[in-house]
Amino acid sequence: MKPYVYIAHPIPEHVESYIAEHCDYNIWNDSNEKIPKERLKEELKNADGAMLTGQPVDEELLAATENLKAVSTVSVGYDRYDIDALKKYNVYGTHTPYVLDDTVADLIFGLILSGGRRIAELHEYVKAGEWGVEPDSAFYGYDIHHSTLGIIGMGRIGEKIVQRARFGFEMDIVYHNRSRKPELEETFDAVRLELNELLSRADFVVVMVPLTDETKQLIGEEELRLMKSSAVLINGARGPVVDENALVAALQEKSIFSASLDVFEQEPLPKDHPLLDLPNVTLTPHIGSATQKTDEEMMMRAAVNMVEGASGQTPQDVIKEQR
Ligand SMILES: NC(=O)c1ccc[n+]([C@@H]2O[C@H](COP(=O)([O-])OP(=O)(O)OC[C@H]3O[C@@H](n4cnc5c(N)ncnc54)[C@H](O)[C@@H]3O)[C@@H](O)[C@H]2O)c1
Ligand SMILES: O=C(O)[C@H](O)CO
Repeated sequence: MKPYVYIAHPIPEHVESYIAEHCDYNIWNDSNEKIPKERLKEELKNADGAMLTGQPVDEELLAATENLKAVSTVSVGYDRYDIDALKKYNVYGTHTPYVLDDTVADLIFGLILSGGRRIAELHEYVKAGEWGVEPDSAFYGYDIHHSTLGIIGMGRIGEKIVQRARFGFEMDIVYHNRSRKPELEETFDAVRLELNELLSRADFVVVMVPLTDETKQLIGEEELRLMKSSAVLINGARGPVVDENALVAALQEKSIFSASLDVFEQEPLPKDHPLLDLPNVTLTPHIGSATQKTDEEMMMRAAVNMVEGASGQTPQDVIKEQR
């Protein structure tokens, strides 16, 4: 008998065909509405595996399952998993590392460029028909090349950003990470610093840590105050890693030059959010991995993880806390 799995969001046809070869399955096919939690609990009651993304996997959900062996998210970040609950119910949590690294690093570079050279701000200016006879200095930004890039969270994606920064833009690299990375230091002439020192030295500060109890609000009022008034903050990680109120205040006071954000405390960003009134921001709707090619690779990788787990194997991308 094939294992039974439930997929809580639409998936591409070829991914569905792969799942159909190995499992009996059902899918929530409505791309405009998330599956309600009560319905999800019912659907997972007899499932051996599940693919669900952007929804909490917590004690309440897991307690409602009888056979579940693996949950699979189509994302590398897995902050929606209650890891203690996964362990308690003997359910593997999986994610999709590696396949999105270059795509996310590309976007982060776009955010760096936009933040330094005011691309989003001046795009709005031109589109509003305001381009007149102002002096060149009205459009000055800051150079990216030969400046200092600080990465907070030097993991898989951080390394791809550094590659672009060092070899493309000849930037100096400083980083803050749990562990030292001697090979990376050698390859990219990178220097590991304490967080506060990185914040005061870097021209561009990229936040790329996972969201955990430890990293929640890692960048708050005090940390922002350490940054140069010419510095740009780029958050490509998760919204709650940065204290958004403190960031808005810093941008209003111009104690930092600008911020480029792909992630927010609340997504979608509320229509009355104060960030929307600021000129010195570049805002994107959580699109780090959003190319069709990468999205499909992530979907496939997540499907393989789910099928492996539902079939009683150890999935290839079990989260590190369960390895
Ligand atoms: N914007 C997007 O669309 C998008 C896309 C992909 C990933 N992300 C986010 O980026 C995160 C990083 O992805 P990754 O694949 O590079 O992960 P990774 O695990 O390879 O790297 C994270 C790094 O952060 C370090 N770290 C963790 N906690 C730390 C702390 N308290 N202080 C200092 N360093 C710490 C780890 O040691 C690791 O080196 C994901 O967890 C996800 O939340 C966002
Ligand atoms: O973590 C990830 O993979 C991205 O943020 C998409 O959710």
